[in-house]
Amino acid sequence: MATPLTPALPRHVVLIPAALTWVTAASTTVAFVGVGAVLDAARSGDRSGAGAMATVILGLLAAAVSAYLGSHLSLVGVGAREGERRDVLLRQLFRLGVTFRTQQRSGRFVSTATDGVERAAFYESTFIGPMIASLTVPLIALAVLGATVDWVVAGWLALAVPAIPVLVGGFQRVFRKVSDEYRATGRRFAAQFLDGLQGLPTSTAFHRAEAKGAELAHAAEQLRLQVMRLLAGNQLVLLIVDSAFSLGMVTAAAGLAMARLRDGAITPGQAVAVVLVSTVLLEPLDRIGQFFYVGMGGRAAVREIEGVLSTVPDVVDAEGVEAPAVSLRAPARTAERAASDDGAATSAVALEHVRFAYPGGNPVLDGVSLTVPVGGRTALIGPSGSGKTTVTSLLQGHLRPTSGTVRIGGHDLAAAPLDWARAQLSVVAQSTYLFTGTLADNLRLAAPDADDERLWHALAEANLADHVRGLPDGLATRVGERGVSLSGGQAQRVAVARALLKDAPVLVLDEPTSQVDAASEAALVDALERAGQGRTVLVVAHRLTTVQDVDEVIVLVGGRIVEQGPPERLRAADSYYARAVDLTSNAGATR
Ligand SMILES: Nc1ncnc2c1ncn2[C@@H]1O[C@H](COP(=O)(O)OP(=O)(O)OP(=O)(O)O)[C@@H](O)[C@H]1O
Repeated sequence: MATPLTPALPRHVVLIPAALTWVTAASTTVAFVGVGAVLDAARSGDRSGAGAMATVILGLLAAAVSAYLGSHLSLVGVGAREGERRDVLLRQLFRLGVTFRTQQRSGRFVSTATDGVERAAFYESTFIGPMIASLTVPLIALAVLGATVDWVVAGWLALAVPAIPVLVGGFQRVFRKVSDEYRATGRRFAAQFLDGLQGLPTSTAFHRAEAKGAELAHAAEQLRLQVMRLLAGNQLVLLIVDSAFSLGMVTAAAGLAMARLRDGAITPGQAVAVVLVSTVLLEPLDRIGQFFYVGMGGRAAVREIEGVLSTVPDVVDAEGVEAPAVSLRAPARTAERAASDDGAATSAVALEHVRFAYPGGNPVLDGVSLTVPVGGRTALIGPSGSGKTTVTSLLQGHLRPTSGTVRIGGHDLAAAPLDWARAQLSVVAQSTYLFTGTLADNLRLAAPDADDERLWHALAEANLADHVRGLPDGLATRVGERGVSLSGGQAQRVAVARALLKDAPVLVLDEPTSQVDAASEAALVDALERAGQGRTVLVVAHRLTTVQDVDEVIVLVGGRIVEQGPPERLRAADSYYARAVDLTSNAGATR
Protein backbone atom coordinates (compact mmCIF):
# COMPACT_ATOMS: atom_id res chain seq x y z
CA MET A 1 0.00 0.00 0.00
CA ALA A 2 1.31 3.45 -0.85
CA THR A 3 2.32 5.88 1.85
CA PRO A 4 -0.60 8.25 2.49
CA LEU A 5 -0.16 11.69 1.04
CA THR A 6 -1.06 14.87 2.80
CA PRO A 7 -4.20 16.02 0.97
CA ALA A 8 -3.00 18.78 -1.34
CA LEU A 9 -4.27 22.21 -0.53
CA PRO A 10 -6.76 22.98 -3.34
CA ARG A 11 -5.58 25.99 -5.32
CA HIS A 12 -8.87 27.84 -4.98
CA VAL A 13 -8.52 27.83 -1.17
CA VAL A 14 -5.50 30.11 -1.62
CA LEU A 15 -6.33 31.89 -4.86
CA ILE A 16 -9.87 33.09 -4.15
CA PRO A 17 -9.08 34.93 -0.88
CA ALA A 18 -5.89 36.26 -2.52
CA ALA A 19 -7.79 37.50 -5.59
CA LEU A 20 -10.46 39.09 -3.42
CA THR A 21 -7.76 40.82 -1.36
CA TRP A 22 -6.34 42.22 -4.60
CA VAL A 23 -9.79 43.43 -5.69
CA THR A 24 -10.32 45.06 -2.27
CA ALA A 25 -6.97 46.85 -2.44
CA ALA A 26 -7.44 47.99 -6.04
CA SER A 27 -11.00 49.23 -5.36
CA THR A 28 -9.90 51.09 -2.22
CA THR A 29 -7.03 52.71 -4.13
CA VAL A 30 -9.40 53.79 -6.90
CA ALA A 31 -11.77 55.21 -4.26
CA PHE A 32 -8.91 57.13 -2.57
CA VAL A 33 -7.75 58.56 -5.89
CA GLY A 34 -11.41 59.49 -6.45
CA VAL A 35 -11.42 61.36 -3.13
CA GLY A 36 -8.52 63.43 -4.40
CA ALA A 37 -10.43 64.20 -7.59
CA VAL A 38 -13.53 65.18 -5.62
CA LEU A 39 -11.43 67.58 -3.51
CA ASP A 40 -9.87 69.11 -6.61
CA ALA A 41 -13.29 69.48 -8.25
CA ALA A 42 -14.67 71.12 -5.10
CA ARG A 43 -11.75 73.53 -4.98
CA SER A 44 -12.13 74.56 -8.60
CA GLY A 45 -15.93 74.31 -8.73
CA ASP A 46 -15.52 71.84 -11.60
CA ARG A 47 -18.62 69.78 -12.60
CA SER A 48 -16.50 66.63 -12.90
CA GLY A 49 -16.93 66.25 -9.12
CA ALA A 50 -20.07 64.14 -9.60
CA GLY A 51 -18.23 61.56 -11.69
CA ALA A 52 -15.39 61.47 -9.13
CA MET A 53 -17.88 61.04 -6.32
CA ALA A 54 -19.47 58.12 -8.21
CA THR A 55 -15.99 56.58 -8.55
CA VAL A 56 -15.47 56.93 -4.78
CA ILE A 57 -18.81 55.30 -3.97
CA LEU A 58 -18.39 52.47 -6.47
CA GLY A 59 -14.81 51.85 -5.34
CA LEU A 60 -15.77 51.68 -1.67
CA LEU A 61 -18.75 49.46 -2.49
CA ALA A 62 -16.60 47.06 -4.52
CA ALA A 63 -14.02 47.02 -1.71
CA ALA A 64 -16.68 46.25 0.91
CA VAL A 65 -18.26 43.46 -1.16
CA SER A 66 -14.93 41.80 -1.98
CA ALA A 67 -13.74 42.08 1.64
CA TYR A 68 -16.98 40.47 2.85
CA LEU A 69 -16.81 37.73 0.20
CA GLY A 70 -13.16 37.09 1.06
CA SER A 71 -13.84 36.53 4.75
CA HIS A 72 -17.05 34.55 4.11
CA LEU A 73 -15.45 32.19 1.57
CA SER A 74 -12.42 31.77 3.82
CA LEU A 75 -14.62 30.60 6.67
CA VAL A 76 -16.51 28.21 4.38
CA GLY A 77 -13.10 26.87 3.36
CA VAL A 78 -12.15 26.36 7.01
CA GLY A 79 -15.13 24.02 7.59
CA ALA A 80 -14.47 21.99 4.44
CA ARG A 81 -10.75 21.69 5.11
CA GLU A 82 -11.29 20.66 8.73
CA GLY A 83 -13.65 17.85 7.73
CA GLU A 84 -11.28 16.62 5.01
CA ARG A 85 -8.22 16.64 7.28
CA ARG A 86 -9.96 14.81 10.15
CA ASP A 87 -11.15 12.20 7.72
CA VAL A 88 -7.64 11.58 6.41
CA LEU A 89 -6.15 11.57 9.91
CA LEU A 90 -8.67 9.03 11.16
CA ARG A 91 -8.10 6.78 8.16
CA GLN A 92 -4.38 7.01 8.84
CA LEU A 93 -4.97 6.14 12.51
CA PHE A 94 -6.83 2.99 11.51
CA ARG A 95 -4.11 2.13 8.99
CA LEU A 96 -1.43 2.52 11.64
CA GLY A 97 -3.27 -0.04 13.72
CA VAL A 98 -3.46 -0.85 17.39
CA THR A 99 0.29 -0.77 17.99
CA PHE A 100 0.40 2.96 17.09
CA ARG A 101 -1.83 3.63 20.10
CA THR A 102 0.76 2.25 22.46
CA GLN A 103 3.67 4.07 20.84
CA GLN A 104 2.00 7.43 20.56
CA ARG A 105 0.07 8.74 23.47
CA SER A 106 -3.60 8.86 22.53
CA GLY A 107 -4.03 12.35 23.99
CA ARG A 108 -1.48 13.76 21.56
CA PHE A 109 -3.37 12.31 18.64
CA VAL A 110 -6.66 13.68 19.97
CA SER A 111 -5.06 17.12 20.28
CA THR A 112 -3.76 16.94 16.70
CA ALA A 113 -7.09 15.71 15.32
CA THR A 114 -9.16 18.37 17.11
CA ASP A 115 -7.36 21.60 17.98
CA GLY A 116 -4.50 20.98 15.50
CA VAL A 117 -6.83 20.36 12.57
CA GLU A 118 -8.84 23.49 13.40
CA ARG A 119 -5.74 25.66 13.58
CA ALA A 120 -4.34 24.18 10.38
CA ALA A 121 -7.62 24.82 8.55
CA PHE A 122 -7.76 28.44 9.76
CA TYR A 123 -4.17 28.92 8.73
CA GLU A 124 -4.68 27.49 5.26
CA SER A 125 -8.03 29.10 4.53
CA THR A 126 -7.72 32.51 6.13
CA PHE A 127 -3.99 33.16 6.26
CA ILE A 128 -2.09 31.84 3.25
CA GLY A 129 -4.20 33.60 0.57
CA PRO A 130 -4.24 37.06 2.22
CA MET A 131 -0.57 36.58 3.10
CA ILE A 132 0.40 35.98 -0.55
CA ALA A 133 -1.84 38.86 -1.55
CA SER A 134 -0.30 41.11 1.08
CA LEU A 135 3.09 40.67 -0.53
CA THR A 136 1.72 41.77 -3.90
CA VAL A 137 -1.06 44.21 -3.00
CA PRO A 138 1.34 47.16 -2.65
CA LEU A 139 2.33 46.67 -6.31
CA ILE A 140 -1.31 46.86 -7.40
CA ALA A 141 -1.96 49.96 -5.28
CA LEU A 142 1.20 51.61 -6.62
CA ALA A 143 0.29 50.73 -10.21
CA VAL A 144 -3.14 52.38 -9.77
CA LEU A 145 -1.49 55.39 -8.08
CA GLY A 146 1.12 55.67 -10.84
CA ALA A 147 -1.43 55.41 -13.63
CA THR A 148 -3.91 57.86 -12.14
CA VAL A 149 -1.78 60.29 -10.11
CA ASP A 150 1.99 60.28 -10.48
CA TRP A 151 4.58 57.65 -11.46
CA VAL A 152 7.36 59.44 -9.62
CA VAL A 153 5.61 59.24 -6.24
CA ALA A 154 4.63 55.63 -6.97
CA GLY A 155 8.25 54.82 -7.88
CA TRP A 156 9.66 56.28 -4.66
CA LEU A 157 7.06 54.50 -2.51
CA ALA A 158 7.89 51.26 -4.34
CA LEU A 159 11.34 51.38 -2.76
CA ALA A 160 9.70 50.47 0.58
CA VAL A 161 7.90 47.42 -0.86
CA PRO A 162 10.81 44.92 -0.66
CA ALA A 163 10.95 45.62 3.09
CA ILE A 164 7.59 43.88 3.54
CA PRO A 165 8.59 40.26 2.67
CA VAL A 166 11.90 40.76 4.49
CA LEU A 167 10.01 41.80 7.64
CA VAL A 168 7.53 38.94 7.34
CA GLY A 169 10.23 36.31 6.68
CA GLY A 170 12.31 37.56 9.61
CA PHE A 171 9.43 37.37 12.04
CA GLN A 172 8.44 33.93 10.78
CA ARG A 173 11.91 32.61 11.55
CA VAL A 174 11.90 34.17 15.00
CA PHE A 175 8.49 32.79 15.94
CA ARG A 176 8.70 29.36 14.34
CA LYS A 177 10.46 27.83 17.33
CA VAL A 178 8.14 29.33 19.90
CA SER A 179 5.01 28.28 17.96
CA ASP A 180 6.36 24.72 17.54
CA GLU A 181 7.04 24.59 21.28
CA TYR A 182 3.57 25.91 21.97
CA ARG A 183 1.92 23.19 19.87
CA ALA A 184 4.11 20.51 21.47
CA THR A 185 3.18 21.76 24.95
CA GLY A 186 -0.49 21.76 23.95
CA ARG A 187 -0.28 18.14 22.81
CA ARG A 188 1.59 17.07 25.93
CA PHE A 189 -1.06 18.77 28.03
CA ALA A 190 -3.89 17.00 26.16
CA ALA A 191 -2.13 13.66 26.75
CA GLN A 192 -1.61 14.45 30.41
CA PHE A 193 -5.23 15.53 30.80
CA LEU A 194 -6.54 12.31 29.25
CA ASP A 195 -4.14 10.32 31.41
CA GLY A 196 -5.36 12.12 34.53
CA LEU A 197 -8.98 11.47 33.58
CA GLN A 198 -8.47 7.79 32.84
CA GLY A 199 -6.40 7.28 35.95
CA LEU A 200 -8.76 9.18 38.26
CA PRO A 201 -10.00 6.03 40.09
CA THR A 202 -6.38 4.95 40.68
CA SER A 203 -5.16 8.33 41.89
CA THR A 204 -8.23 8.67 44.15
CA ALA A 205 -7.57 5.23 45.61
CA PHE A 206 -4.03 6.29 46.52
CA HIS A 207 -5.12 9.72 47.79
CA ARG A 208 -3.14 11.26 44.95
CA ALA A 209 -6.05 12.95 43.17
CA GLU A 210 -5.13 16.39 44.55
CA ALA A 211 -1.45 15.99 43.69
CA LYS A 212 -2.41 14.88 40.19
CA GLY A 213 -4.72 17.90 39.95
CA ALA A 214 -1.81 20.14 40.96
CA GLU A 215 0.37 18.54 38.27
CA LEU A 216 -2.31 19.26 35.68
CA ALA A 217 -2.67 22.83 36.93
CA HIS A 218 1.11 23.26 36.56
CA ALA A 219 0.99 21.90 33.01
CA ALA A 220 -1.92 24.22 32.20
CA GLU A 221 0.11 27.15 33.55
CA GLN A 222 3.05 26.20 31.31
CA LEU A 223 0.69 26.19 28.36
CA ARG A 224 -0.73 29.57 29.35
CA LEU A 225 2.78 31.03 29.63
CA GLN A 226 3.62 29.75 26.20
CA VAL A 227 0.45 31.27 24.72
CA MET A 228 1.38 34.54 26.39
CA ARG A 229 4.86 34.35 24.83
CA LEU A 230 3.34 33.83 21.42
CA LEU A 231 0.87 36.63 21.95
CA ALA A 232 3.62 38.89 23.27
CA GLY A 233 5.56 38.13 20.10
CA ASN A 234 2.46 38.92 18.13
CA GLN A 235 2.13 42.28 19.90
CA LEU A 236 5.78 43.01 19.16
CA VAL A 237 5.10 42.47 15.49
CA LEU A 238 2.14 44.81 15.62
CA LEU A 239 4.10 47.42 17.49
CA ILE A 240 7.09 47.40 15.15
CA VAL A 241 5.02 47.26 12.01
CA ASP A 242 2.49 49.80 13.14
CA SER A 243 4.74 52.37 14.73
CA ALA A 244 8.00 52.24 12.80
CA PHE A 245 6.99 51.07 9.36
CA SER A 246 3.54 52.68 9.21
CA LEU A 247 4.71 56.00 10.54
CA GLY A 248 7.69 55.97 8.23
CA MET A 249 5.57 55.06 5.21
CA VAL A 250 2.87 57.69 5.80
CA THR A 251 5.44 60.37 6.60
CA ALA A 252 7.40 59.52 3.46
CA ALA A 253 4.21 59.57 1.39
CA ALA A 254 3.23 62.95 2.86
CA GLY A 255 6.73 64.35 2.23
CA LEU A 256 6.77 63.10 -1.36
CA ALA A 257 3.29 64.49 -1.98
CA MET A 258 4.31 67.90 -0.61
CA ALA A 259 7.44 67.96 -2.75
CA ARG A 260 5.56 67.02 -5.92
CA LEU A 261 2.82 69.53 -5.07
CA ARG A 262 5.42 72.23 -4.66
CA ASP A 263 6.88 71.32 -8.05
CA GLY A 264 3.38 71.61 -9.52
CA ALA A 265 3.48 68.00 -10.68
CA ILE A 266 0.33 67.05 -8.80
CA THR A 267 -2.76 68.83 -7.52
CA PRO A 268 -3.62 69.28 -3.80
CA GLY A 269 -6.38 66.64 -4.16
CA GLN A 270 -3.86 64.23 -5.68
CA ALA A 271 -1.48 64.93 -2.78
CA VAL A 272 -4.22 63.90 -0.38
CA ALA A 273 -4.82 60.78 -2.52
CA VAL A 274 -1.12 59.84 -2.26
CA VAL A 275 -1.27 59.95 1.56
CA LEU A 276 -4.52 57.96 1.59
CA VAL A 277 -3.15 55.32 -0.81
CA SER A 278 -0.06 54.90 1.38
CA THR A 279 -2.42 53.44 4.03
CA VAL A 280 -3.49 50.76 1.51
CA LEU A 281 0.16 49.72 1.31
CA LEU A 282 0.10 49.23 5.08
CA GLU A 283 -3.22 47.45 5.37
CA PRO A 284 -1.85 44.00 4.36
CA LEU A 285 0.97 44.40 6.89
CA ASP A 286 -1.60 45.11 9.60
CA ARG A 287 -3.37 41.97 8.54
CA ILE A 288 -0.18 39.94 8.87
CA GLY A 289 0.33 41.38 12.32
CA GLN A 290 -3.18 40.38 13.37
CA PHE A 291 -2.84 36.94 11.89
CA PHE A 292 0.54 36.07 13.24
CA TYR A 293 -0.94 33.90 15.98
CA VAL A 294 -3.07 32.08 13.39
CA GLY A 295 -0.21 31.87 10.94
CA MET A 296 2.53 30.59 13.18
CA GLY A 297 0.34 28.28 15.30
CA GLY A 298 -1.27 27.03 12.10
CA ARG A 299 2.03 26.22 10.42
CA ALA A 300 3.13 24.26 13.47
CA ALA A 301 -0.19 22.37 13.39
CA VAL A 302 0.25 21.57 9.68
CA ARG A 303 3.74 20.16 10.37
CA GLU A 304 2.32 18.08 13.19
CA ILE A 305 -0.47 16.65 10.98
CA GLU A 306 2.05 15.89 8.26
CA GLY A 307 4.14 14.04 10.86
CA VAL A 308 1.23 11.71 11.62
CA LEU A 309 0.32 11.26 7.96
CA SER A 310 3.86 10.38 6.97
CA THR A 311 4.18 7.70 9.65
CA VAL A 312 4.50 4.36 7.93
CA PRO A 313 2.33 1.58 9.43
CA ASP A 314 4.23 -1.34 10.97
CA VAL A 315 2.01 -3.86 9.25
CA VAL A 316 0.42 -3.49 5.82
CA ASP A 317 -0.88 -5.92 3.21
CA ALA A 318 1.79 -6.93 0.72
CA GLU A 319 1.10 -5.89 -2.88
CA GLY A 320 -1.46 -8.10 -4.65
CA VAL A 321 -2.15 -10.55 -1.80
CA GLU A 322 -5.31 -12.60 -2.15
CA ALA A 323 -7.45 -14.34 0.44
CA PRO A 324 -6.58 -18.05 0.49
CA ALA A 325 -9.42 -20.48 -0.18
CA VAL A 326 -9.11 -22.58 2.91
CA SER A 327 -11.58 -23.68 5.54
CA LEU A 328 -10.63 -23.56 9.20
CA ARG A 329 -14.00 -24.84 10.35
CA ALA A 330 -13.48 -27.54 12.93
CA PRO A 331 -15.13 -30.88 12.43
CA ALA A 332 -17.21 -32.13 15.37
CA ARG A 333 -14.94 -32.32 18.37
CA THR A 334 -15.42 -36.04 18.66
CA ALA A 335 -14.07 -36.59 15.15
CA GLU A 336 -10.38 -36.94 14.38
CA ARG A 337 -8.87 -33.51 13.85
CA ALA A 338 -6.62 -34.42 10.97
CA ALA A 339 -9.19 -33.25 8.47
CA SER A 340 -8.12 -33.55 4.90
CA ASP A 341 -11.34 -32.66 3.11
CA ASP A 342 -11.26 -30.35 0.09
CA GLY A 343 -9.49 -27.13 0.98
CA ALA A 344 -9.56 -27.92 4.69
CA ALA A 345 -6.49 -27.01 6.69
CA THR A 346 -4.99 -29.23 9.36
CA SER A 347 -3.15 -26.47 11.19
CA ALA A 348 -5.39 -23.64 12.34
CA VAL A 349 -2.67 -21.36 13.67
CA ALA A 350 1.05 -21.87 13.87
CA LEU A 351 4.29 -20.09 14.71
CA GLU A 352 7.50 -21.37 13.12
CA HIS A 353 10.82 -20.35 14.69
CA VAL A 354 9.40 -16.94 15.51
CA ARG A 355 11.62 -14.29 16.95
CA PHE A 356 10.25 -10.90 17.87
CA ALA A 357 11.46 -7.72 19.54
CA TYR A 358 9.50 -4.49 20.02
CA PRO A 359 11.23 -1.53 18.33
CA GLY A 360 14.33 -0.65 20.31
CA GLY A 361 13.68 -3.45 22.82
CA ASN A 362 15.20 -6.81 23.69
CA PRO A 363 13.86 -9.99 22.06
CA VAL A 364 10.48 -10.90 23.55
CA LEU A 365 10.05 -14.16 21.62
CA ASP A 366 13.12 -16.22 20.92
CA GLY A 367 12.54 -19.02 18.41
CA VAL A 368 8.97 -19.98 19.30
CA SER A 369 7.32 -22.78 17.30
CA LEU A 370 3.82 -23.99 18.06
CA THR A 371 0.85 -25.40 16.18
CA VAL A 372 -2.80 -25.48 17.12
CA PRO A 373 -4.52 -27.99 14.85
CA VAL A 374 -7.99 -27.34 13.44
CA GLY A 375 -10.49 -28.12 16.21
CA GLY A 376 -7.67 -28.33 18.78
CA ARG A 377 -7.58 -26.68 22.18
CA THR A 378 -4.21 -25.39 23.28
CA ALA A 379 -3.32 -23.49 26.42
CA LEU A 380 -0.43 -21.04 26.37
CA ILE A 381 0.68 -20.33 29.92
CA GLY A 382 3.65 -18.70 31.56
CA PRO A 383 4.69 -15.99 33.98
CA SER A 384 3.86 -12.34 33.46
CA GLY A 385 5.89 -10.76 30.67
CA SER A 386 6.85 -14.08 29.10
CA GLY A 387 5.42 -13.03 25.71
CA LYS A 388 1.96 -14.65 25.64
CA THR A 389 0.03 -11.56 24.55
CA THR A 390 2.72 -10.85 21.97
CA VAL A 391 1.92 -14.25 20.42
CA THR A 392 -1.76 -13.27 20.10
CA SER A 393 -0.80 -9.89 18.58
CA LEU A 394 1.34 -11.69 15.99
CA LEU A 395 -1.55 -14.01 15.15
CA GLN A 396 -3.88 -11.05 14.65
CA GLY A 397 -1.37 -9.39 12.36
CA HIS A 398 -0.90 -6.38 14.65
CA LEU A 399 2.80 -7.19 14.69
CA ARG A 400 5.12 -8.91 12.23
CA PRO A 401 7.81 -11.30 13.47
CA THR A 402 11.41 -10.15 13.30
CA SER A 403 12.14 -13.57 11.80
CA GLY A 404 10.26 -16.83 11.37
CA THR A 405 6.74 -17.39 10.06
CA VAL A 406 3.25 -16.94 11.48
CA ARG A 407 0.64 -19.07 9.73
CA ILE A 408 -3.13 -19.18 9.73
CA GLY A 409 -4.66 -22.19 8.02
CA GLY A 410 -1.16 -23.04 6.83
CA HIS A 411 -0.80 -19.69 5.03
CA ASP A 412 2.03 -17.33 5.80
CA LEU A 413 0.40 -14.25 7.30
CA ALA A 414 2.92 -12.04 5.50
CA ALA A 415 1.39 -13.21 2.21
CA ALA A 416 -2.28 -13.09 3.18
CA PRO A 417 -4.63 -10.09 3.46
CA LEU A 418 -4.88 -8.80 7.04
CA ASP A 419 -8.68 -8.62 6.78
CA TRP A 420 -8.79 -12.30 5.89
CA ALA A 421 -6.51 -13.25 8.77
CA ARG A 422 -8.53 -11.22 11.25
CA ALA A 423 -11.78 -12.72 9.96
CA GLN A 424 -10.50 -16.16 10.99
CA LEU A 425 -10.05 -15.13 14.64
CA SER A 426 -12.38 -14.05 17.42
CA VAL A 427 -10.50 -12.61 20.36
CA VAL A 428 -11.72 -12.26 23.92
CA ALA A 429 -9.08 -10.14 25.64
CA GLN A 430 -8.37 -9.22 29.26
CA SER A 431 -10.88 -6.40 29.21
CA THR A 432 -13.65 -5.36 26.88
CA TYR A 433 -14.30 -1.93 25.48
CA LEU A 434 -17.94 -0.92 25.31
CA PHE A 435 -18.66 1.93 22.92
CA THR A 436 -21.14 4.61 23.88
CA GLY A 437 -24.41 3.40 22.38
CA THR A 438 -26.92 0.66 22.96
CA LEU A 439 -26.06 -2.86 23.96
CA ALA A 440 -27.37 -3.97 20.56
CA ASP A 441 -24.97 -1.55 18.81
CA ASN A 442 -22.12 -3.02 20.81
CA LEU A 443 -23.08 -6.56 19.84
CA ARG A 444 -23.61 -5.68 16.17
CA LEU A 445 -20.01 -4.55 16.02
CA ALA A 446 -19.33 -8.23 15.41
CA ALA A 447 -22.27 -8.89 13.06
CA PRO A 448 -23.82 -5.69 11.66
CA ASP A 449 -26.71 -7.55 10.01
CA ALA A 450 -27.70 -9.74 12.97
CA ASP A 451 -31.38 -9.48 13.93
CA ASP A 452 -32.53 -9.25 17.56
CA GLU A 453 -33.20 -12.96 17.71
CA ARG A 454 -29.55 -13.72 16.89
CA LEU A 455 -28.39 -11.20 19.47
CA TRP A 456 -30.56 -12.82 22.16
CA HIS A 457 -29.26 -16.24 21.20
CA ALA A 458 -25.65 -15.06 21.52
CA LEU A 459 -26.44 -13.43 24.88
CA ALA A 460 -28.03 -16.66 26.10
CA GLU A 461 -24.94 -18.64 25.07
CA ALA A 462 -22.80 -16.05 26.85
CA ASN A 463 -24.85 -16.39 30.07
CA LEU A 464 -25.97 -12.79 29.83
CA ALA A 465 -29.54 -12.95 28.49
CA ASP A 466 -31.19 -12.95 31.94
CA HIS A 467 -29.24 -9.90 33.02
CA VAL A 468 -30.07 -8.00 29.82
CA ARG A 469 -33.79 -8.82 30.17
CA GLY A 470 -33.65 -7.12 33.57
CA LEU A 471 -32.10 -3.90 32.16
CA PRO A 472 -34.46 -0.92 31.70
CA ASP A 473 -34.50 -1.09 27.89
CA GLY A 474 -33.23 -4.59 27.20
CA LEU A 475 -31.09 -4.63 24.07
CA ALA A 476 -31.74 -0.91 23.58
CA THR A 477 -30.18 -0.06 26.96
CA ARG A 478 -27.44 2.49 26.55
CA VAL A 479 -24.02 1.40 27.76
CA GLY A 480 -20.51 2.85 27.66
CA GLU A 481 -19.57 6.29 28.94
CA ARG A 482 -23.05 7.80 28.82
CA GLY A 483 -25.07 4.69 29.71
CA VAL A 484 -25.45 2.05 32.40
CA SER A 485 -22.32 0.38 33.64
CA LEU A 486 -21.79 -3.32 33.26
CA SER A 487 -19.55 -5.14 35.70
CA GLY A 488 -16.19 -6.41 34.46
CA GLY A 489 -17.56 -9.95 34.25
CA GLN A 490 -20.67 -8.84 32.36
CA ALA A 491 -18.60 -6.81 29.92
CA GLN A 492 -16.43 -9.88 29.34
CA ARG A 493 -19.56 -11.88 28.58
CA VAL A 494 -20.54 -9.19 26.04
CA ALA A 495 -17.16 -9.96 24.46
CA VAL A 496 -18.02 -13.66 24.41
CA ALA A 497 -21.37 -12.84 22.78
CA ARG A 498 -19.51 -10.73 20.19
CA ALA A 499 -17.16 -13.65 19.51
CA LEU A 500 -20.16 -15.94 19.01
CA LEU A 501 -21.78 -13.44 16.66
CA LYS A 502 -18.58 -13.05 14.66
CA ASP A 503 -18.53 -16.81 14.37
CA ALA A 504 -14.87 -17.03 13.38
CA PRO A 505 -13.40 -20.53 13.30
CA VAL A 506 -10.56 -19.77 15.73
CA LEU A 507 -11.17 -18.45 19.23
CA VAL A 508 -8.27 -16.71 20.98
CA LEU A 509 -8.81 -16.15 24.68
CA ASP A 510 -6.22 -13.80 26.13
CA GLU A 511 -6.58 -14.13 29.90
CA PRO A 512 -10.30 -13.28 29.72
CA THR A 513 -10.90 -13.97 33.40
CA SER A 514 -7.89 -12.11 34.77
CA GLN A 515 -9.86 -9.00 35.76
CA VAL A 516 -13.03 -10.71 36.88
CA ASP A 517 -14.02 -11.48 40.47
CA ALA A 518 -14.61 -15.02 41.69
CA ALA A 519 -18.40 -14.61 41.66
CA SER A 520 -18.51 -13.70 37.95
CA GLU A 521 -15.79 -16.11 36.93
CA ALA A 522 -17.91 -19.27 36.88
CA ALA A 523 -20.53 -17.73 34.56
CA LEU A 524 -17.77 -16.43 32.26
CA VAL A 525 -15.84 -19.71 32.19
CA ASP A 526 -19.07 -21.52 31.35
CA ALA A 527 -19.80 -19.05 28.52
CA LEU A 528 -16.25 -19.43 27.18
CA GLU A 529 -16.59 -23.18 27.27
CA ARG A 530 -19.71 -22.99 25.11
CA ALA A 531 -18.10 -20.48 22.73
CA GLY A 532 -15.22 -22.91 22.19
CA GLN A 533 -17.49 -25.71 20.97
CA GLY A 534 -16.78 -26.58 17.34
CA ARG A 535 -13.89 -24.09 17.15
CA THR A 536 -10.14 -24.12 17.41
CA VAL A 537 -9.21 -22.56 20.74
CA LEU A 538 -5.97 -20.97 21.85
CA VAL A 539 -6.29 -19.92 25.45
CA VAL A 540 -3.69 -17.68 27.06
CA ALA A 541 -3.78 -17.98 30.82
CA HIS A 542 -2.20 -16.95 34.06
CA ARG A 543 -4.81 -18.47 36.28
CA LEU A 544 -5.74 -21.91 35.08
CA THR A 545 -9.51 -21.65 35.57
CA THR A 546 -9.98 -21.15 31.82
CA VAL A 547 -7.66 -24.01 30.96
CA GLN A 548 -10.03 -26.93 31.02
CA ASP A 549 -10.24 -29.84 28.69
CA VAL A 550 -7.25 -28.75 26.59
CA ASP A 551 -5.32 -31.12 24.34
CA GLU A 552 -2.00 -29.45 24.84
CA VAL A 553 -0.32 -27.06 27.24
CA ILE A 554 2.57 -24.88 26.12
CA VAL A 555 4.63 -23.10 28.76
CA LEU A 556 6.39 -19.94 27.70
CA VAL A 557 9.10 -18.49 29.93
CA GLY A 558 11.22 -15.52 28.89
CA GLY A 559 10.08 -15.83 25.28
CA ARG A 560 11.02 -19.52 24.93
CA ILE A 561 8.91 -22.64 25.10
CA VAL A 562 10.10 -24.60 28.13
CA GLU A 563 7.36 -27.24 28.40
CA GLN A 564 4.93 -28.64 25.89
CA GLY A 565 2.60 -31.63 25.97
CA PRO A 566 -0.75 -33.04 27.02
CA PRO A 567 -1.85 -31.71 30.43
CA GLU A 568 -1.92 -35.18 32.03
CA ARG A 569 1.73 -35.76 31.15
CA LEU A 570 2.90 -32.35 32.36
CA ARG A 571 0.80 -32.69 35.51
CA ALA A 572 2.59 -35.90 36.39
CA ALA A 573 6.03 -34.37 36.10
CA ASP A 574 7.78 -31.74 38.19
CA SER A 575 6.75 -28.94 35.86
CA TYR A 576 5.76 -25.27 35.76
CA TYR A 577 2.31 -26.43 34.73
CA ALA A 578 1.96 -28.82 37.68
CA ARG A 579 2.97 -26.07 40.11
CA ALA A 580 0.55 -23.62 38.46
CA VAL A 581 -2.29 -26.15 38.76
CA ASP A 582 -1.49 -26.69 42.44
CA LEU A 583 -1.45 -22.93 43.05
CA THR A 584 -4.81 -22.51 41.31
CA SER A 585 -6.41 -25.38 43.28
CA ASN A 586 -5.08 -23.96 46.56
CA ALA A 587 -6.39 -20.51 45.67
CA GLY A 588 -9.77 -22.06 44.81
CA ALA A 589 -9.85 -23.93 48.10
CA THR A 590 -9.24 -20.75 50.13
CA ARG A 591 -12.01 -18.82 48.37
N1 LIG B 1 4.18 -2.27 23.03
C1 LIG B 1 5.26 -2.72 23.65
N2 LIG B 1 6.44 -2.10 23.50
C2 LIG B 1 7.55 -2.55 24.10
N3 LIG B 1 7.59 -3.64 24.88
C3 LIG B 1 6.46 -4.32 25.07
C4 LIG B 1 5.23 -3.90 24.47
N4 LIG B 1 4.26 -4.76 24.84
C5 LIG B 1 4.86 -5.69 25.63
N5 LIG B 1 6.16 -5.42 25.76
C6 LIG B 1 7.14 -6.21 26.52
O1 LIG B 1 7.18 -7.52 25.96
C7 LIG B 1 7.27 -8.49 26.96
C8 LIG B 1 6.17 -9.52 26.79
O2 LIG B 1 4.93 -8.89 26.99
P1 LIG B 1 3.57 -9.68 26.84
O3 LIG B 1 2.47 -8.71 27.10
O4 LIG B 1 3.56 -10.42 25.56
O5 LIG B 1 3.69 -10.72 28.06
P2 LIG B 1 2.58 -11.61 28.70
O6 LIG B 1 3.20 -12.93 28.88
O7 LIG B 1 1.32 -11.56 27.92
O8 LIG B 1 2.38 -10.88 30.10
P3 LIG B 1 1.08 -10.82 31.03
O9 LIG B 1 0.80 -12.22 31.46
O10 LIG B 1 1.52 -9.98 32.18
O11 LIG B 1 -0.02 -10.22 30.24
C9 LIG B 1 7.22 -7.75 28.29
O12 LIG B 1 8.54 -7.65 28.78
C10 LIG B 1 6.68 -6.39 27.95
O13 LIG B 1 7.23 -5.42 28.78
